[in-house]
Amino acid sequence: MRTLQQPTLRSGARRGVFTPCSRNMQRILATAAHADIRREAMLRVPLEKAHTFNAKFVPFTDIQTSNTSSEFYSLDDVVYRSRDGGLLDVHHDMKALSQYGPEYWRALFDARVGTTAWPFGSGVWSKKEWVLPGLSDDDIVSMFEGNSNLFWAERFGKEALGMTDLWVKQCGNSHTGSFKDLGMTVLVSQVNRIRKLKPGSITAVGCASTGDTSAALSAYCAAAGIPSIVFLPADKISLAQLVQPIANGALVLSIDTDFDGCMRLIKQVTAETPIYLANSMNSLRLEGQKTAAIEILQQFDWQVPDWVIIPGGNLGNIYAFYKGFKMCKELGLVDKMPRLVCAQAQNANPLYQAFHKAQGVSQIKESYQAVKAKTTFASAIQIGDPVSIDRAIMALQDANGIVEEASEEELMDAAARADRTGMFNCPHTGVALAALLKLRERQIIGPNDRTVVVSTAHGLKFAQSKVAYHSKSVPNMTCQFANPPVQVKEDLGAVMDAIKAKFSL
Ligand SMILES: Cc1ncc(COP(=O)(O)O)c(C=O)c1O
Ligand SMILES: N[C@@H](CCOP(=O)(O)O)C(=O)O
Repeated sequence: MRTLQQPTLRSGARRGVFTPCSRNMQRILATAAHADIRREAMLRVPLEKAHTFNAKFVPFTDIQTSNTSSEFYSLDDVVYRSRDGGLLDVHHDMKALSQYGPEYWRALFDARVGTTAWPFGSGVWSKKEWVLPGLSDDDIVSMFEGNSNLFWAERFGKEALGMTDLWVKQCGNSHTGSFKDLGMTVLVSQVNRIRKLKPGSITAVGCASTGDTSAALSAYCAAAGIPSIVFLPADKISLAQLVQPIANGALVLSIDTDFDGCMRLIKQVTAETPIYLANSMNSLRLEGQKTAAIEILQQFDWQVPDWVIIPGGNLGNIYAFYKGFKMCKELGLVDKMPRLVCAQAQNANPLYQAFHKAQGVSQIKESYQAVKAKTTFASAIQIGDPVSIDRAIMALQDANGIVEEASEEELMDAAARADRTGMFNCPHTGVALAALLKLRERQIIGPNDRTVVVSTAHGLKFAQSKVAYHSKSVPNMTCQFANPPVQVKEDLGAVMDAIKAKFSL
């Protein structure tokens, strides 16, 4: 049987220096890779059956009800809502994709891992046919995002949870330090295309943000030379997050409200101006984010984990993961879905409240109500009126899902405890880890269940809260895993005393 060939030529390698491939070389390699894919496809699919892959916006209600209404939009249209005001979804021609068979897709995706060929070295664009198949490679704005490591949490699993098969998907190990890069490469690439196709149609790209979306938006726009605008809730995001869009040259509006207030404003502004909406209400973002789920399957050699735990705020990501897993199942790459857990901070928990009230996911929609989110260390998920609530409900209902919550102390303790086993978690990952601790305690998750916790941001973005925890300066919190630095004079005796005290020498 023929195997897919991976291009091996890397520019600079022959000269003995390390340089990334030039754009030109990357294009040559990409063309070679494309040619391979086309040749392979021809071998496998009778010509008369061959389809062109394509994708379009359809009303999300069509996805929910498996109906096909006549309403659809080109991805080149500037549109965020369906005629009845509902959400949209990017719909792929699944029939065309299914012509190629699961082995073809598995081999193709696997062959692209680690390549420098433009744009397939990106974990997102390595799945281009499933993301934005109609986009020209020249329009792609990518930092070779994705392909994040899956950390085997061996010590934390064993010591804290009695688990053998616990993994943390490190989506925060990324260009701007969060999973948002996965979605933003797709959205900004599509904007890049639209601006070329229809000059003057998009002046700038804007978002409301709790810090990570704005960082990703401003970086990708800066790389493409596209102006960006970010609406931030004043004094509610970390310093590291605030400085990112400032450094990348975005127009930064620090607004005296919370995230939900910023979201209301950006919706109005993008409805009335040629400013394009970059929040996950825009379903283009979710096409990129869903590739993290496909990557998890790939990293397990296409074995499906039992559980995937995802921190939830605006609730786009839980649906994105669901969609990634679902596409793999529908196209036969795997034979089942993992169970999904959405983990919320107790101080911003509208979905958890509905789940608790409805005692499960089946009646969750009827019990749902937006809330006023309170301050939480998990500041990026301090959201009370999530835009993607309908998407999240569908994902949880179809994936036999669960919603769990974590108090401030629980999330900070869980993050700190896991840090002691080699991680460096953001508070949102702490929410997911705390949810796991509770689900293990109640024996809902078993000791040998293969479980993936999705780490959504890099801990370094949240150094301030870690410093507060480790210096035990958080009011009403014991900070049981704090490890404060020991102040010592420049004196050998004092240094020896500190070491002896620690190691009982
Ligand atoms: C670090 C981090 N974790 C989790 C989330 C939650 O993702 P979503 O809003 O898609 O639910 C966000 C953003 O909302 C985030 O920035
Ligand atoms: N945590 C997000 C909140 C906005 O979510 P989005 O996915 O809708 O952009 C952020 O970092 O801003």
